Amino acid sequence: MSTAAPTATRTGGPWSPDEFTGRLRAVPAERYHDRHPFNVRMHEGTLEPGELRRWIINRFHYQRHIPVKDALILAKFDDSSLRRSWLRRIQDHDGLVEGEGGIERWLRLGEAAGIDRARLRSGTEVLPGVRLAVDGYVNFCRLGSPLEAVAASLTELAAPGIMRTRIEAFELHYRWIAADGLSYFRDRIGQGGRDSEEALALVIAWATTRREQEAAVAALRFKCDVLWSLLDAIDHGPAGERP
Ligand SMILES: O=C(O)c1cc(C(=O)O)c2c(n1)C(=O)C(=O)c1cc(C(=O)O)[nH]c1-2
Repeated sequence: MSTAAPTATRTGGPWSPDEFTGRLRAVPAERYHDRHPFNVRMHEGTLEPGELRRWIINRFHYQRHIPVKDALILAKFDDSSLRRSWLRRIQDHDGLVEGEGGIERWLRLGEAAGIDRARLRSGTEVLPGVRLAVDGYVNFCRLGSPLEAVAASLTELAAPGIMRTRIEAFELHYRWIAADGLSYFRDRIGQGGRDSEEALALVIAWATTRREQEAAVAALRFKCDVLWSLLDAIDHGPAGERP
């Protein structure tokens, strides 16, 4: 983040807001985890029930760490209105009261798929590669600049689209999962769209030099790698078991 006037760097002057926006949007367009072979199989409807349960269990590890990384980002902001708007993300996941919020809805997704909440909460089946990918994302936001941490969340520019496809795929191919288990995905369409547009506006306002713009693009590429590694680990499965 810089309040200084744009300065030419070794790599050139800053991109225009339109060009910068285009470069940011191009990252998930090219590297988002919707292209990962495991996600492709999920949406084609060819995952075995055990594979889908493995995904739900391991993605829960990601879900429960999202409000933790958002709290780390929140702590970097020195502005009340910014903190207030970012706080909403934590509330979306944790709810305002017990029994609400995205984490609760993910627990219900687990139950709809035959995984009881104690099993999901225990975390005992979380794969090592998933732990590393999630740690990588949380630590990136802990240690990075506010600009990098907010830019990393911009994978969500692509999230509403993947949620819509996923709902259709689950309704068509995985009817053994009760329909009300899909409420997490339904709620995320609006939340992800709103969050990503808000984050995009912040990143465009804060990154005023080419160096900062490139750091934002790099943060977004890193986040795509996090999501990709997570699916690599899930696809590979537990030691000794190949899907
Ligand atoms: O299922 C998905 O494909 C998907 C992707 C992403 C994403 O792009 O990071 C998020 C989510 N879901 C999600 O549910 C969520 O709450 C979320 C928060 C964030 C973030 O980086 O702050 N990404 C995502």
